[in-house]
This record gives sequence, C-alpha cells and structure tokens, in this order.
Amino acid sequence: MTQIRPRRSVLYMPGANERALEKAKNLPADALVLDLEDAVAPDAKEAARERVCAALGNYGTREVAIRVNGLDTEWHDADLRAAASAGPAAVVVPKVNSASEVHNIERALELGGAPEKTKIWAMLETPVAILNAAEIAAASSRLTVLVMGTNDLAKELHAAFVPGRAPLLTALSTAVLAARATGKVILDGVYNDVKDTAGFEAECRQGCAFGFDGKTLIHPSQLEPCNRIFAPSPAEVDHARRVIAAFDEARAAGRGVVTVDGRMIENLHVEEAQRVLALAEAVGA
Ligand SMILES: CC(C)(COP(=O)(O)OP(=O)(O)OC[C@H]1O[C@@H](n2cnc3c(N)ncnc32)[C@H](O)[C@@H]1OP(=O)(O)O)[C@@H](O)C(=O)NCCC(=O)NCCSC(=O)C[C@H](O)C(=O)O
Ligand SMILES: [Mg+2]
Repeated sequence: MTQIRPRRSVLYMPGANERALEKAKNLPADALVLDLEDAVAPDAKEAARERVCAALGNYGTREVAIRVNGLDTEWHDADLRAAASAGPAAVVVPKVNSASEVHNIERALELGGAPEKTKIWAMLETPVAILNAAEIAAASSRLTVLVMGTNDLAKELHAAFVPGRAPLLTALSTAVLAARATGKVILDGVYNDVKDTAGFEAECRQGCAFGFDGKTLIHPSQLEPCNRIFAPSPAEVDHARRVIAAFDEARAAGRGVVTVDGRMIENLHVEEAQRVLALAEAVGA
C-alpha cells in the first residue's frame, strides 16, 4: 500500500509568541508552521527568527516548517539563510509568483547548506500566482507542497469573504489542478473567525470535496474538526474495503466491472479506495 504522510491540519503560530510555541508541543496538528511573516511585527522579526530556529526540535516527529518573509522584503534573505542552517522540514515561502522565484529559493537553500530534507512549500496568494500555478508547482522537485493564501488572494482580487467562497472558487480549483497535475500536496487557506465552528466545518468539508489534502489553521480549536473532516470517515473506510473486495471477486470471475451499492465500480475506483485506506491507516482512523 502507498504510504501517505497526513497533512490534514497544518497550524500556523506566530514566531514571536512564546506561549503558542510552547502550547503547540501538545497539540494534535499533523504539521506546524512557525511564522516569521504576517503574524510577527517588524520590530520583533529578528528575535522571532532566532526563537523559531531554536524551537524546531521541540515537536517530536511532526513536520515543522518555518514561514519566511516574502521575497521582496528586507528580512527574506536572512530568514532563508537561518532556515537553511536550522534545517526544518520545509520553508514556507509567501507570495511566490513564478518558477524563476522558486529556482532562486532553491539556490539560496543550497547555498545556505540546507539539508535535502528541507523542502519548499510555496504559497499561492496573488492573481499572478494562480495564473502561473502549474509552472510554480512544476519548478522544482524540492517543492513538495502548495499552500493557499486566501486572505492575501481575496485582498488582491478585491473579493468578498462570503460563505461558500464563490469569488475564490476559480482560484481554488486552478490551484488544485496544478497540484494534481504535478503530483504535489495542496493545503487550503485559513478560516479567520476562530469562534465560528459551523462556518469553519463547512469550509473544511468544501476544501476536502475540492481535493485539498488538508487545511492551514490559526487556532488550536480548529484542530479537532479539521482532523476529523480531512480523515476518511468509518463509512468511507467500510465502502473502500467493500469496493476492493467486490472488484477482486469480479476479477477472479473474469469481469472488469462490478457494482457496489448499485454503483458501477471499475479499476479507477479501486485505486481511489486504496488511497482512502492508505490515508485512514496513516491517520489511525
Ligand atoms: C487568532 C489569535 C490571535 C487568537 O488569539 P487569542 O485570542 O489569544 O487565542 P486564545 O486566547 O483563544 O488562545 C487559547 C490558547 O491557545 C494558544 N494559541 C492560540 N493560537 C495558537 C496557535 N496558532 N498556535 C498555538 N497555540 C495557540 C494561546 O496561546 C492560548 O494558550 P494558553 O494561554 O496556554 O491557554 C491566535 O490564535 C493567533 O495568533 N493565531 C495565529 C495567527 C497567525 O499565525 N497568523 C499568520 C498565519 S495566517 C496567514 O498569514 C494567512 C495567509 O498568509 C493568507 O494570506 O491567507
Ligand atoms: Mg498571506
């Protein structure tokens, strides 16, 4: 069975917030992003950089990434150098707009001596990034994950935040296409209203239905619903097992197609069922 690394829940925490960095040690996030960008005030950037690099080893086996400041900022180069030498699981780079920017980041990581395990996670959060999503995704084998930046994207588009995210659907779908066409993981953007549980769950379900592998989060209260919704449900696991069993039986009888619960099942449905089981196993569902 294919091994899947779950990335259902990816929690940002401000790199300058000692309490959040401490608290995250015991939070059930699949991955953590220690943020040096938007969540850190300009005069706290340097202290935050030192703090997140020192904190990297505190989170056990979970993937821990550092989000550096954007390419056009005064902090970007120093952030990348520090991250390269600290060696997180990934460097999350905001506002990546082209393949050539990915190549520059790749070169900077190499020059900084980053270990092979340090991947690039590129944020898609501008109109030009969405238009270039496929070339960004394909630019490097070191780039393994695309991350939606829906706040910046909505701002750049002059789009409204509305339930159902109609103004963003083209961009979300284009980004998922780019990820799937290039074999990359893709994470949905954050939900800002940390008190709106129903709205958050609806957005998780929408992201999951779109094909996102998981969602980026801003508050510990978002972890449980996100982990639950992005994991296969017991009914989905049961269905996947029955699909595989029915198809095996059909194959043994010399047939290439069968029905389960009245629906046609072909080999492609079996592959999807295998992916569901691999994800369920990876998350212990
Ligand atoms: C959103 C928050 C500012 C809310 O903060 P606050 O009101 O203080 O939360 P609580 O009092 O409810 O916190 C309860 C405890 O949980 C800890 N906590 C809070 N958030 C986190 C977190 N993200 N990670 C770990 N721990 C967290 C608090 O310390 C409390 O602990 P304790 O005192 O021990 O009980 C705040 O949640 C926050 O700052 N969230 C992260 C914001 C962030 O990182 N933003 C940047 C990433 S999102 C982004 O950039 C969007 C993207 O680029 C785009 O364009 O869309
Ligand atoms: Mg952003």
